[in-house]
Amino acid sequence: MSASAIVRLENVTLGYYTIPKGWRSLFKIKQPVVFNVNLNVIDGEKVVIIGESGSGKTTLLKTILGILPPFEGKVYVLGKSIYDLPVKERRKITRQIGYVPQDPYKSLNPRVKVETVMMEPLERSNLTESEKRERIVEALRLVQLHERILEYYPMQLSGGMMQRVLIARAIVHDPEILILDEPTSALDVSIQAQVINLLNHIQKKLELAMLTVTHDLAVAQYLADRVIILYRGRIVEEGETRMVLSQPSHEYTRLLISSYRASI
Ligand SMILES: Nc1ncnc2c1ncn2[C@@H]1O[C@H](COP(=O)(O)OP(=O)(O)OP(=O)(O)O)[C@@H](O)[C@H]1O
Repeated sequence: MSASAIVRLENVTLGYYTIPKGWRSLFKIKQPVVFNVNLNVIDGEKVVIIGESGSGKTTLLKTILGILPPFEGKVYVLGKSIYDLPVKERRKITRQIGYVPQDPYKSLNPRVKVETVMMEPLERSNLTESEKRERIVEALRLVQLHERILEYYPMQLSGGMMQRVLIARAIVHDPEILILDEPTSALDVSIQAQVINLLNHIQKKLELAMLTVTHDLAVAQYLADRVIILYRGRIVEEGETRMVLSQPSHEYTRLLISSYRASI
C-alpha cells in the first residue's frame, strides 16, 4: 500500500444481515449491497463517489467509519486494516476521521448546545480546557461562524449554519481525512454553493484528504479531483473529474450527465 493512502478498500463486499419472512431471528442471511469495491484516497486528494439513492453510498461510508464490517475484503484507514484490530484500537484509528453526516436537521440533538456538540471530538484528547476552547473557536472561524453561537441550541440556527457547525465539529480534532455524506442535499439551493466553496477552502487550508458521497453531479463537478461512479453497489467508472464528465465511458454515467444537463 502506498505510504500516503489515507483510506483504502480492497475487494470489499458488504451489506446487511436480514431475516427471511416467516423465520425466527436466529436465521439470518447476508444481503450484500456493495460488491467487490476497490478504492484508494490519498493524502490531500478530493474524491467524490456519485450514485443514485440506494446505490450503497452510505453503506460504503459506514465500513470506512469502522461501524460495518465487510463480508469480504480489507478496509485500511491510515495504513491499518481496521477490522483486523480489536474494537478499541479500531476506534482509535477511526476517531482520526472527520465525519459530516447526511442531514444536519436530524444529526443535531435539539436539546444539546452547540458548545457540547463541538466539545465531543475533543473529549479524549490531552488538551487543557483553554486549548480545547481555542481549537473550537478556530474551527468555527474556519467555517465563518462567531463563537457566540456556542451558547445556541440547534433550533436557533438556520440549516446552513447547522451544516457549518457539523463541518466545524468534523475538523476540530485535526483529522487526516474529512468524509461527507450528501453535504448539500438538505440545504436550500442558494446555500449549497456557499457550502461547496467553504469545503474547498477548508480542504486547501488544512491540506486534508476529502471523500464525499452524493447523488448530485454538480457537487462532484465542484468538489472533486477524481470521481467514482457507483451503480447498484458496483463501481462502473472512475477517473479525473473533467475527463469522466466530458468523456464518460459507461452508459450509466452518460445517463447521469444527460439528466443533469436537462435539469439546469
Ligand atoms: N440497516 C440496513 N439494513 C438492511 N438494509 C439496509 C440498511 N441500510 C441500508 N440498507 C439497504 O442498502 C441499500 C443501500 O443503501 P444506502 O443507504 O447505502 O444507499 P445510498 O446510496 O446511501 O442511498 P441514499 O442516498 O438514499 O441514502 C439499500 O437497498 C438500502 O435499502
